[in-house]
Amino acid sequence: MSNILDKILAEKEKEIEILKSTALRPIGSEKRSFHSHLHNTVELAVIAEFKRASPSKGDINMHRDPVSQALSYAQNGAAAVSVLTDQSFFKGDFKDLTLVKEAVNIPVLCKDFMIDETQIIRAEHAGADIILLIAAALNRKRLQELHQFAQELGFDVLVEVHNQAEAERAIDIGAKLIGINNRNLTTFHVDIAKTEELAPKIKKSGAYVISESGLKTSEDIERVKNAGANGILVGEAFMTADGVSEMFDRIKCSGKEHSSA
Ligand SMILES: O=C(O)c1ccccc1NCC(=O)[C@H](O)[C@H](O)COP(=O)(O)O
Repeated sequence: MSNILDKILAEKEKEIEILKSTALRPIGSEKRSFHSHLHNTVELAVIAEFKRASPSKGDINMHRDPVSQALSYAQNGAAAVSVLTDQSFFKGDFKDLTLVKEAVNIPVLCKDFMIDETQIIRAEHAGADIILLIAAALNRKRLQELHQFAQELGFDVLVEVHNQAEAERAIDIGAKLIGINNRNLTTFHVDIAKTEELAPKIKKSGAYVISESGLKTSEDIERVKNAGANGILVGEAFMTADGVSEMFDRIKCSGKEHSSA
């Protein structure tokens, strides 16, 4: 039986067929740099996500407006906003990303499942500054090709990994921004120990580490900070909170300052 990632990727193949028929061309737009934010701070960088629904949780919050949510993220000190653009599994939309980009002045991450150059071009047209490449969805050659393609367009590229082999592949292709997903995409089990396991090797390579998924409490944040994370990616905890400031306070107050990459 195929896992959720296989199902999502099968859907993406269909989207790509349609996208290819539109023959979108790169526009070479100026991008906002998340990498330089990381370079210039010792604070834990927060990528705050707009996430209506997910395969693991079903509907998370169908009532939030993407622009108000993103403005609230930016006002509370987020370093970047992530917008889920996949419709079939996350109830996201590229229109959300464009609206968010126009509303805030921080970098915007297109959170999707990219396996083809056309998707990167579409993300550029929508206004994305950062794209995500999931190592589990790509062989080494395609990971390298898409990474290079996106970098040449001026994107920051967050390469997501979940095990040692994927982390080595990300390091090997020269990824400078590596996300450790604490969520197993097959079982949906979340374990923050993933960040503790993989961060030391990634840090040694000189890449910045972003801990992704399942982060809710001050203890969670303290653990990933202590593991060396330079940033965190948080969706559900922000989308289900009455207001986002409490979570930002938790992040600011947790533990000691992390070490830079
Ligand atoms: O969230 C899921 O259920 C999911 C399932 C399959 C593939 C990806 C999935 N999530 C994408 C993400 O990476 C998260 O949205 C992101 O890390 C934020 O996680 P959280 O703070 O736990 O909402």
